[in-house]
Parts: sequence; structure tokens; C-alpha cells
Amino acid sequence: MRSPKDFFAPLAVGAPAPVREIPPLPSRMIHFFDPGNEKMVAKAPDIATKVDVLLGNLEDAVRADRKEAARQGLVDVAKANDFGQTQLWTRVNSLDSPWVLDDLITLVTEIGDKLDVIMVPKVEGAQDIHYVDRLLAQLEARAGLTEPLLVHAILETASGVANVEEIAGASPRMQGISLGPADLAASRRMKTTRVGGGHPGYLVRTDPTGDDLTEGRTIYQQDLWHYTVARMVDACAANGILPYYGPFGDIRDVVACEDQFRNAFLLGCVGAWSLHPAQIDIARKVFSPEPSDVAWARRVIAAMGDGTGAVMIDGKMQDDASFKQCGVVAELADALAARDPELAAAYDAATKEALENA
Ligand SMILES: CC(C)(COP(=O)(O)OP(=O)(O)OC[C@H]1O[C@@H](n2cnc3c(N)ncnc32)[C@H](O)[C@@H]1OP(=O)(O)O)[C@@H](O)C(=O)NCCC(=O)NCCSC(=O)C[C@](C)(O)C(=O)O
Ligand SMILES: [Mg+2]
Repeated sequence: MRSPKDFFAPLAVGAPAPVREIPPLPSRMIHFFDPGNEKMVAKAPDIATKVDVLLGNLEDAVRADRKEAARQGLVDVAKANDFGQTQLWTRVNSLDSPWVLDDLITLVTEIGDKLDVIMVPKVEGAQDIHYVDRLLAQLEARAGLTEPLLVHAILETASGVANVEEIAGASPRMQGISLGPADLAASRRMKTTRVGGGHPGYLVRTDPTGDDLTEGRTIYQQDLWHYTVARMVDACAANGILPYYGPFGDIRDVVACEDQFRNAFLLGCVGAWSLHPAQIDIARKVFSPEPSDVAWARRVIAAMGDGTGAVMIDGKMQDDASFKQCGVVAELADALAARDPELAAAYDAATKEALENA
């Protein structure tokens, strides 16, 4: 572990200084595309206008014999386009794979100035982040980059979950963590075969009302991911970085996808992955607070003045702590409104109405 005094020092001579705070840029949907797939590449510029983050995926879902093509495809896409406010991320291959070294060398050297975040899969502990941290510093120095690349870890091994707090704090480059439910399920030897989402067998049942154990007993399906997401959220919040739900593999089931995304949003996540264009609007809807919630938050903030004391609004007690909760919603709304004029107008209209009717 580095001395706290050295934590923000560059790890290579000539590398840019690490950031002290992770920029709270909108990242409601991290849209995955395969940069070696011509159809997806053709759609990328248009999709970039609809998403907060476009991610060129080089890892799983890219066939072994297409790895080099995907890597080169991402270099070409990045060089040929200016995505404006939309961030460009990549997911490199895992650290034990034969491709990751060339992924990092090529991407940082060729398009390091275009990339914002490098997602690292199957992170097991702080040692994996330390390895990437030093290597990136060396490559940044050699490429003459002036802004440091940030790192995002995927939580998809049992060791990763056991070490999630140390992963979140392993480097000032750490931008966030996403849940990787498919690999995590395999690593834990869970008996699911899905990519995220629930399972009808994971349930609790109400008590029997008589001798018949099968009659009149309601079952409630439980969320398989609650523990992991909650733990990830705490690890991220405690280290000033951002948590994300990952993928929802049943593309057709837009209803359950929305539910899973919303659970994550309510627990503290700032975004999720979209694997297919159909999931982009779901993430936008879920990870943008409702205008009525924003209006309420702004109303409480206005009524609370300096944020101390207690007041009653519509029969509900508000104090310093609810003021802070409302601050979370209002700050998120402001950040999203700055990027999305339609959302800004909806938030302002709802606020005006709420204040007029107060
Ligand atoms: C699911 C698939 C195969 C269905 O692809 P499809 O072509 O069969 O679907 P479609 O509905 O027929 O597609 C309609 C059109 O949209 C295009 N399209 C379709 N998807 C995209 C996209 N993402 N971006 C841009 N364009 C897309 C597609 O090419 C097609 O174009 P066309 O109309 O010209 O023919 C396809 O959507 C896909 O490959 N998506 C990305 C999958 C991926 O990245 N998986 C890895 C992340 S999840 C993961 O790794 C797990 C994790 C975290 O590691 C762990 O839990 O362990
Ligand atoms: Mg995975």
C-alpha cells in the first residue's frame, strides 16, 4: 500500500498527475458495442448522440479470432469521430488473457487522448488495479498524454466481492465499479444460467394457513443481486467513486430490465449497461430522477434555508438529513439537465408547479 503522501503522485516520470475527484459526469447508460462488427460500428455515431457513454468492448462477447479486429476497429472509430460530450470508454481483455497487454499498449498509444475510462474485467483485488495503474502511467508518459485515464473495475469474481473495498480505494484513477452478474454467478458456483436479473426459484413464501401446505401461500421473488449491489455501493461511496448495475441479458424483457435497473438506481447506482439499442431508453428513464421527485427535492431545499432545523412540508417532517437526501437528487438533476435540455425543461416545469401549489 502506498503512503497517503504519495497517493496522488504520478506513477511514472512524465505521466499526468492523477485526478483528486472523479468528475460527476452523466453516465446513465454505458452502451456496449463490438468495434469489430461493421454493423455496430456504422451505428456508433448515431448511438453516441443518444447515450452518455459509448464503450468499445474487446473482452467477452468478442470471439477469440476477432480480438485484433475489435482492437483495431476501436482505434479507427476513435480516430474517425468526435463524440462531443459523450464519453468514450473501452473494456479491455482480462489481465490473465493473451490480449490485454496489446490492448493497453495500442489503445493508450493510439487513442489515449480520446479515451476517458478503461474498464478492467474480473478484478480480484487491489493488486490488479496496482498493475494497471503503473502500466497506464508508463504508457501515458510515453504517449505524452496530459490527462490521466481513469479505471473502472467489474465486480465479477468471489474474490473481487470479498475485496471490493480495497479495490475501490486502490488508485486515484478508480472511477467506478460495475456488477458483472454472469461471471460472478459462475465464480460463486451459483446455479443460475442467466446474465443478470432475477430467478423464480429464489423466493420466500408466506406461512401455511392450515394443514394444506400448498394452498393460499403467497410467494415473493427475491433479488439475487441485492447483497452484492449494496456492498458495491457502500465501497464506492466510501471511496468517492461511482457504482453501476451491469448488464441485463434478456434483451426482450424490457419490463424486468427496467425493474432491475430501478432497484440499482434506488440503492445508489448511477447507471447500467445497455447491450442493445432497446436498452438505452430504459436506462435513460430509470437513471434520470422523476420530475416530481426533483420538484419535491428543490422544494424541501428551498424551505430548509441553511439546511438545519426541522420543518413540516405536506405533513412530512424534514430536517438536516432529508435536506441532504434532497441534495443528492437535486444535484443529479442539475448535472443531467446541463446535458439534456428536454429534461431541464421538465424539471423546471415540475418545480414551478410544485412551488405554486405549495
Ligand atoms: C445481443 C446481441 C448479440 C443481439 O444482436 P442482434 O443483431 O441479434 O440483435 P437485433 O435486435 O437483430 O439487432 C438490431 C440491429 O441493432 C444492431 N445492434 C445490436 N446490438 C447493438 C449494439 N450493442 N450496438 C449497436 N448496434 C447494435 C444490430 O447489428 C442490428 O443492426 P441491423 O438492423 O443493421 O441489422 C447484440 O445486441 C450484442 O452483441 N450486444 C452486445 C453484447 C455484449 O457486449 N456483451 C458483453 C457485455 S455483458 C458481459 O460481458 C457480462 C459480464 C458483465 O461480463 C458478466 O456478467 O460477467
Ligand atoms: Mg464477465
